This record gives sequence, C-alpha cells and structure tokens, in this order.
Amino acid sequence: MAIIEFPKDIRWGAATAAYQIEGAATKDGRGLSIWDTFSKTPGKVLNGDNGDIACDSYHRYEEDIELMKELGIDIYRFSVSWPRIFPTGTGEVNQSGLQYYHDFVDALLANGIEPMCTLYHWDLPQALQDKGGWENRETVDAFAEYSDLMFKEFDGKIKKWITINEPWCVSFLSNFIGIHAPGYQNLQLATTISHHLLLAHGKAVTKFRESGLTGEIGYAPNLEWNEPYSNKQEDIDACNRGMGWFIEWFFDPVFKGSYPQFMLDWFEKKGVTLSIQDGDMAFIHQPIDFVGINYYTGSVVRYKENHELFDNEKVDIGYEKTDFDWNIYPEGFYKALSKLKDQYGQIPIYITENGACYNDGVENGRVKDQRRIDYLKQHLTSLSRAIDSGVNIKGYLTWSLLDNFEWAEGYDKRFGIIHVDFNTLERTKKDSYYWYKQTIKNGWFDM
Ligand SMILES: OC[C@H]1NNC[C@@H](O)[C@@H]1O
Repeated sequence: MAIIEFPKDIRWGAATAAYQIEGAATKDGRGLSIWDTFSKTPGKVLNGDNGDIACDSYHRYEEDIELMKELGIDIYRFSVSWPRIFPTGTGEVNQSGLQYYHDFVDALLANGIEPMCTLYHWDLPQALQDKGGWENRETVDAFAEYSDLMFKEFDGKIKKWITINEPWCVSFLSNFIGIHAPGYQNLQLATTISHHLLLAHGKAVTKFRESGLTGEIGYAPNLEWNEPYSNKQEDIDACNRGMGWFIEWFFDPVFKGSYPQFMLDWFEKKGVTLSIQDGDMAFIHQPIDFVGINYYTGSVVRYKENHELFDNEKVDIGYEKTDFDWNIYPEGFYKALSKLKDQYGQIPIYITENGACYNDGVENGRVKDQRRIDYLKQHLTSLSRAIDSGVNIKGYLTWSLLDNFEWAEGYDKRFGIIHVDFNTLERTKKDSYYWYKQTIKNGWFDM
C-alpha cells in the first residue's frame, strides 16, 4: 500500500455553519433569517425540516468542543448567525448574541483550537430580505457594518476571517436555480447578486484593513471540476463555461480586478448585464490573505446545443456516487487546485470544506462509514499531489464535524464524521472520526 504524507505544518480542522447546527432559533434575541422563513415554507425543504433545533449546538457546544479536542484538530471553522448579532440586520446590537459567540470562542481557545470564523454562511436577516436582500446595495453596507463590529469585538480572539461562504450558492443556486433561500429563478437577479456579494466581501476586507486589526481575511468560493467528454473544441468550450461559472466568475474579480470576458459575453447573449459602479472593482480586487476552497465533486461535460444555461450537459460515465448522488471525482480536486495555481498564483489556500454524504446509521453503538473513509483517502491523496506540485495549501478542514441541517435536503443527508440522532441529539463518533483522528496524529495515512 502507499503511504500518503503531509507537511508537518499543515492545519487539520473541521467545519460547520450556524443555521445548520446551532438551533435555538428564537433564543436570546436572535432575529429571523431567510432560512427560518424558507424552511417553513411548505415544499421548500425535504420532510418539512427546519433549523429550530438542528444539533442544538447553541446549548451543546462544550460537548462538541470536547469531541474536537479528542479528534486532535487545531482549527475549527464555524459561522456567525448575522441575525443573532443584528436581529434586524442593522441598527441595534443583540448583546446576548455577542456574548454567546464570546463564550464559544473562549471555549475553543481554552482547548487549543483556533477559531476560523465565517461571517456569512447564508442566514441573511429576514428584515434585510424584506428590503430586497442582496439585490439591494444597502445590504452590502449592512454586511460591512456587521463585519466591522465583529472584527473589533473579537480582535485578538479570532484571527482568521472568511467573509462570504460560496457566493455561487448564495447568488445562482438561490436566485436562479432557486432551490435555496430565498428561492427565486431569475438570471439577471442572480448575476446582480453575485456582484453585490463580491462587493460586500471587498467592503468587509476594507473595514478589516482600516481597523488595523491583527489576523487574516479571505473568502470561501465553492467549485466543481468539469472534464470535457471529448477533445472536440465544442466540448472543451462547454466545460469552460460550466467551470467559469464557479471559478473565473468569482476569482477573476478578486484576483485580476475584472469579470471574465467570455462569461460576460455569454451572459450578454442571455440578456444579462452587470451594473458596476465606479469604485466597485477596486473594493473587490484588493489583496486578501488566503482563499478557502470548498470542493465536493466533478463531472464529465459535453456540448449540447440550446441546453440549459451554458449549452452543455453532464454525462454519466459510471463514476461511483455518494448518497447525495454526487460523483466521487478526486482527480477533479487535484486538477481544480492546479488550475487555481496556474491562473491565480500562489495565494495561500485552506480547504475549508471537503467531505461526503453517506447516511450510515448507528448499529450497536458504532457507525461503519467505510465509504466516507474511502472518499477522504481519495481526496486527501489528490490534495497531497497538489501540495507536491507546488499548490500553496495551508490547511484541510473536513465538512462536516457533525451531521447537520443540509439545507433543502433537511436532515436526510448526512455529512458528519460524528453521527447525530436528531430525536435525542446524541452524538456518536463514526469510524471516519477515528480514521481522521489517526491521520491527524500521524500526519500521514496508508492508502
Ligand atoms: O452540501 C454540503 C455543504 N456544501 N457547502 C456548504 C455547506 O453549508 C453544505 O452543507
């Protein structure tokens, strides 16, 4: 068997997000988010699930931190519920909300675990959505105000900040494809929102730099790898459009200061225009300290005339799939990371999400999730290849620490290395937890 080894200084972690694990949706002054509204809209979330209780981590975070400590991670990515801090999005601050996150972050630090804080992981205050949400540029300024408060409030405690999680999901999945909150299906709206999200990211980074606070700041785009079905130019172009939606569209503005022309041209053909105001790109294009990459899957793609948004289609060539029916495509992880290095240089990268949905249950106190172990082995092997080929990887944080609320799929799709019984809220360490623990301890694993 092959030994896969990692640099001694790589950071090992795990990731979650507020609405997916906290629960306590109306506790201690929290305001409503768009996901409270969306999950309670009939037909939007499988089985009518919602985040009212979730993993109840709001009350159980000390137990969760004990599990993190035993796991041996040294960094933990979580998100702050914006409506816990500003119940109506701006204006009056909810001190109880701030206190909760101080208690939580203090407990992480006391256990030698570095907090990596995501400011926006999809739970927009409903009050802002009522005023147009991300389509309204006032929401951009509200995000900058919220970020500025968090930076100053947690100065010295939190030194790794992520502005926006997966702007592609917040814009296109949620406002064009429409399966996430707020659930619109309008390409112009989604494209406008994608620009406002990058602008919000840029304004938050500006606040962080102006504050002179210590620490690092970045954002966390998600990306999928598209492999051309053949070497025909039409298939290659179809692939590049599909990937351009995730990569160039969300990376070029930040790292090159402009949107990719081939994507602008394509959107223009679809009747979509971007209204960029003077100064917008300067905010977006300013230097960041790292980029978080969320990778799960890839597909083989070929040209199909007048099909969907990009005249392309995915071709199933028999890849194994997870219980979410996503292709298991570790080669795409290596290729995507290599593409980022080739196109954007040596920006430090944290893998801020990577993991798989497998719904193995508890049998006699054990969860035999060998398929998740295999997925992690395959993707960490690709990560090792990327590191060896010069990609500047700083850390790996698996998604997720806990089974949790998987958005439109509710509690039906499990990504955790720790099983959660959503009736009793009992946590059970899965086989993958023990495998990951050993891998972290050794700094290598046996393929
Ligand atoms: O679908 C799995 C994960 N993907 N990235 C964003 C997270 O919130 C999801 O749970």
